[in-house]
Amino acid sequence: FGSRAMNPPITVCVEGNIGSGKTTFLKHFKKFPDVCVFDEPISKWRDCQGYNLLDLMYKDPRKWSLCFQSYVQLTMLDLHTKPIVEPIKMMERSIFSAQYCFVQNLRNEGLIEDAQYAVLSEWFNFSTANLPIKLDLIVYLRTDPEVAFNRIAQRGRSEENSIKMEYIQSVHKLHEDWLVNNQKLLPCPVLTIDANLELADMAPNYQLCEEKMFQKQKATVAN
Ligand SMILES: Cc1cc2cn([C@H]3C[C@H](O)[C@@H](CO)O3)c(=O)nc2[nH]1
Repeated sequence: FGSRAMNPPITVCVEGNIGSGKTTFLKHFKKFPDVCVFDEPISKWRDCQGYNLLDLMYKDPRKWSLCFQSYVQLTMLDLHTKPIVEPIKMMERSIFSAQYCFVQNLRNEGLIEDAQYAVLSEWFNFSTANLPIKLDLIVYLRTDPEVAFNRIAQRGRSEENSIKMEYIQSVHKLHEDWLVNNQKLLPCPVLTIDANLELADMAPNYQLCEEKMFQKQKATVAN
């Protein structure tokens, strides 16, 4: 079995703004047999017992943000706690970016009430204190808001066609406050990658992440 199933996996979360290239970045790592990649469960957010919560949220954020973010929290906890046999778990985003970037932004914009923010925060505090959630590395795909915004337009996800540049700038700033300015708890080291680069120029960044990830994994096996 070697390193498989003998140690708890190391967990690597890929973080970044909407349109920063997370899904594309993660696709590169699906070829490694020792890596289990969990994309963002957006299909669940688009079909929760038949309801497209993502669309409802973008259409009427004041009414649907609490509902949407509490389901995001549940689906992220499911992935954080899901056992795997591979020694490395890679996730797209985390319960941390849910709380520190998206829920925080909704509160800042007055799209959720303080009491609703309090309830989401209580779930976050309980979950991070009582559930087996440990991150070993955050890979931050850092982009300029303009780059991210243009990619969202190119991708053309129907629910996202109402997104304004101001929203992308606010979410960017919250990622920077958390991952660069360390204004919120950092659960693990952060590897910041310049994700403004075009896909063709990303190879060295893939290399960097591979080295860091497999190095960390070897370190845990050695202990
Ligand atoms: C953890 C987390 C991911 C996430 C994504 N989203 C939105 C941003 C994108 O439009 C879409 C897919 O990431 O969902 C959100 O509003 N709140 C979130 N919280």
